[in-house]
Amino acid sequence: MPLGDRAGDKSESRYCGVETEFDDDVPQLLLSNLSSAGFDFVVAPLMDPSYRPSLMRKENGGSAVLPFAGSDLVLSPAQWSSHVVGKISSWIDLDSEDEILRIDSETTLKQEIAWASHLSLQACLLPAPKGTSYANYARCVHQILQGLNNMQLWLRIPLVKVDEDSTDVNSDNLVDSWDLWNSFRLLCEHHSQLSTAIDVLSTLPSPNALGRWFGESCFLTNSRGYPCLSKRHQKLITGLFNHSIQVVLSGKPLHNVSKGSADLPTGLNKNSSDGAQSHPLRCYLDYIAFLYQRMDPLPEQERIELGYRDFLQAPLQPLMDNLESQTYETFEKDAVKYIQYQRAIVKALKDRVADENASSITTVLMVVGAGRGPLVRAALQAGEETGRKLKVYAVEKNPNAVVTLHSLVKMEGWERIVTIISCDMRHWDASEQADILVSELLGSFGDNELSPECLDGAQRFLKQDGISIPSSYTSFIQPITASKLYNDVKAHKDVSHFETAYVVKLHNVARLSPPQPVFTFTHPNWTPDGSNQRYQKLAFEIPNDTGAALVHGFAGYFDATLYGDVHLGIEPSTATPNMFSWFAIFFPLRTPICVRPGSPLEVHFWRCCSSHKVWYEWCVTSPSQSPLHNCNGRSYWVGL
Ligand SMILES: C[S@@+](CC[C@H](N)C(=O)[O-])C[C@H]1O[C@@H](n2cnc3c(N)ncnc32)[C@H](O)[C@@H]1O
Repeated sequence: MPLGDRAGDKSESRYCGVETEFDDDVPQLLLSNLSSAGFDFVVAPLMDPSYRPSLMRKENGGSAVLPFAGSDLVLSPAQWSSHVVGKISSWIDLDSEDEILRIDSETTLKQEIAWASHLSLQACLLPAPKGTSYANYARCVHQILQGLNNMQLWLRIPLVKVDEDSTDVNSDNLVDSWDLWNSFRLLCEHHSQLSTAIDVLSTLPSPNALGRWFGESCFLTNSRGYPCLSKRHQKLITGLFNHSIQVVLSGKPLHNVSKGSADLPTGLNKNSSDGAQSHPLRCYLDYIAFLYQRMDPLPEQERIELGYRDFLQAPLQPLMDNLESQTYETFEKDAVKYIQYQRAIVKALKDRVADENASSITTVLMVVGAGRGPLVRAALQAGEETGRKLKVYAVEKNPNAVVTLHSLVKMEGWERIVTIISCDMRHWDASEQADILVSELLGSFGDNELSPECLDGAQRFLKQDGISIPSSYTSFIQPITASKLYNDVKAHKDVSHFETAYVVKLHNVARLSPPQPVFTFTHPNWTPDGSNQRYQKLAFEIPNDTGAALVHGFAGYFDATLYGDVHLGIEPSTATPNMFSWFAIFFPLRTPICVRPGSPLEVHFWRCCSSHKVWYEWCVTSPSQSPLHNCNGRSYWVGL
């Protein structure tokens, strides 16, 4: 029974599990934990914990076929796969000095995983590595992953962080949990079926250290649940709910809460039916359900965009390709974008024509890249708002959009004010010069849809003192941990996908350091031979309390100054609220780079141009060296 209804949330985090002891009566185990107690699944050992292959072999006179588990027939396949997560025996220690234990562990791990696959379980929980050495454990898991069906493996990791400057004498024995997870998955080559189950303990690492986990696909185990968690724990749990994690409660109850958990507001019990309190962890489940239900519903726009979260898309190429009708329709729904443009045009018109000249001077305004006409409408509304007279040209190179433009102009009765030019702005031979040039040729990374090249071509017909809206735009990047994106790129099994930029609604990512500006373009640009090639070297610092972090690539954004103080953009610290026309861009790295506080991440970005294409190249030179990505635009480029 899910934790509750939260408008718009269809993620896995609605389901809550419970860790149980071994019970060879599995139907009874489900009955006592699911139906009557309200959990959605159990994390249960699949084998008797006293089982040891070496002992069985002795008892069986060396027989290889061992009765290590009960029958699969006790549950239906659907029950096995929906309600049981296999808990791999916690005694296994694949890096033990004791050879018998080590070999027993390896055999058991393989047998249990094979059995869980046979049962079609969705996942198995692997015990945390025992010490600081886990190479053999990782090697076996890696081996298993090579032949695994769809089952996921969740490596249990206790959530601890060792401070870099810790003076704790015992800290030598402690391993930072994120470091442990990171090196284990590196050994397993970032396999997409290996993720982590974090054991949340009573003390928590710093917020920055915790932030690193948001870039993982993770699963949460709460080993010491309290009916009321600290504010930081609550924030962590709700933050993780937002990243589709699942909670599993485990451990012994520490509270003797009578029926109807006292700390909860009335009506928030997950299941108020009789017998609900019979489960010893019931009050903790109610508390988790309370935290879940208390979260704000997803805003309407977030709900629409759920399907796009962490989904890689090829960036648009509006210059080389002709956009489709539905793409224009999506643009046109973004009222905020056009409100910003209208505000900018209003300011420009007022600066251009003084109030006393409003009725005598006509401003020539050209919308270049007019699409189906929303900026033409914004311009005419700005004219009306300011009482300024306008003559408008709508220049568009997509003949299909021009058809719509014509019918719009006719329908609105704009024929005397608006002239439609079906032409590439770089080649139009204009009969007069513009006072104001309005365009929206911006990509998620600002210049990546070739606004600089198009506007350089168009400024021939802008008066020397004319205004360009936008007047400038800047791209930004920041390093991110993004396991899912990295794995999705890797799944293509070629270099070219690692040398391509993707448009993506970033969700399960950890942003490791604030974004920094990369390239700026200003319009009009009257400098002779003003080149649009750019090079930028940046150094990012990882905050001290984050600990080590893995960089899978860079998130890219833009901010544009339309006119004066009117701006529009997606750089997170200044992003235009409620504007949804642009997702971020993602530049992957072929090999993830581990960065530690105190050693900056040095990154280089180039914007390169030739006669027929523009492309980016990028690399990292510190703390370690990456290859140069996308040399000569061999994998990804934008056509001129
Ligand atoms: C991002 S869309 C914006 C469309 C419209 N202004 C809007 O806001 O819905 C960019 C438009 O510019 C057009 N475009 C791109 N490069 C152009 C060029 N060189 N000359 C004329 N139109 C161009 C594209 O066909 C597309 O319709």
